[in-house]
Amino acid sequence: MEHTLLELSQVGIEFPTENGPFCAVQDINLKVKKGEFISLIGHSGCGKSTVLNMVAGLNRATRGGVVMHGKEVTEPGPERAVVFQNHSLLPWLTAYQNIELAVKTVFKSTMSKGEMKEWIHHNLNLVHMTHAADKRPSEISGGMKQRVGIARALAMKPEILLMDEPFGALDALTRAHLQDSVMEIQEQLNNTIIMITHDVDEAVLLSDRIVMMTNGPAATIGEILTVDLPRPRNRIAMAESTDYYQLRSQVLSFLYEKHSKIEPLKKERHKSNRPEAVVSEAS
Ligand SMILES: Nc1ncnc2c1ncn2[C@@H]1O[C@H](COP(=O)(O)OP(=O)(O)OP(=O)(O)O)[C@@H](O)[C@H]1O
Repeated sequence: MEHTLLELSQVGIEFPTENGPFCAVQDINLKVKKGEFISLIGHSGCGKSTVLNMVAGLNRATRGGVVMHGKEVTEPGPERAVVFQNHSLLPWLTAYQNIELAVKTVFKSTMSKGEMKEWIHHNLNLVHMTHAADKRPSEISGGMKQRVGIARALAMKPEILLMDEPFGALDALTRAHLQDSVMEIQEQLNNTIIMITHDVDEAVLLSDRIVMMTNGPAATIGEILTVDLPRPRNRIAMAESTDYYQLRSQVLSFLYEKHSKIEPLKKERHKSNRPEAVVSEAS
C-alpha cells in the first residue's frame, strides 16, 4: 500500500424528490490507498450504493467531490470497474465473448487480436472459469456468472474495483468459494477494492478497513475499523482467532447497539437472541 489513490472529501448528495430535496448522505471523508480492500457496511437504505455510485461516476455529488489521481470523478470510466449483485452479463454472448466485449472497448488500440485472446483466457483462468469459456449465462450457475462478471471487470485492468454486494445473491457455500477467490486474486494483483456488504463475517475476512455508516437520511461514516489480521487469511483459522471475534463484535456493536435500526418490539426479541451477523432488511 503506497499513496492515496482515491479521496472523498466532504461528499454529500441531495436527490430531488416530490417532497423536495432528499439528503441521502453527507460529509463523507475517506482516503483509499492503492492496494487497500475497503468494505462499506450499514443498515439497508443508509446510502452505501449511493456512495459507491459516486465513486463509479454514476451519481454526481452535490457537495464536495470524489478525486482520483488529483482529478475529479464526473463520469464512469474503465479505471473504476463495477461488479453488481446480479452479474449483468449479456445473455446472448458466451462467457468469453462477454469479457471480450469489455476488453475490446478498453484495449482495441493497444492490444493485438492475439494479445486480447490471451488476456481474456488469463482472466477466465484467474476466476477458475476456463472450462466454461464457451457457455452462455443461462447455461452456468449463479456463482459461475458472478465469477465471469468479476473476470470481465478485472480484464479492464481497473485501478479500482467497485463491488456492490457481489455475493449477495449466492448460497453460503458458493459465497465462501468466491470470497476465497477474491482474496486469492487480490493477493496476486494487489487490486484496490471497495465492496458493499451486509455480511459482517465477509467484511472482517476480506477487508483492510471496514467503513461503517450511520443510518440515513443524511447518513455519514460513523466509524472506520482497521482489520489488521495477517494475510493470507483462512476462514478456518479465523474461526479460532480471538482477534477475529473482537473485530466482528466491534462491527456488531456499531450496527446493533450504537446505530441500531431495530424497532422496539423486534429489539426485545433481539435481546434474547444472539445478534445476527447479517444485516437484513428486517433489522
Ligand atoms: N435517485 C434517487 N432519488 C431519490 N432518492 C434516492 C435515489 N437513490 C437513492 N435514494 C435514497 O437514498 C437513500 C440511500 O439509498 P442507497 O441505495 O444508497 O442505500 P443502501 O445503503 O445501498 O441500501 P441497501 O443496503 O438496501 O442496498 C435511500 O433512502 C434511497 O431511497
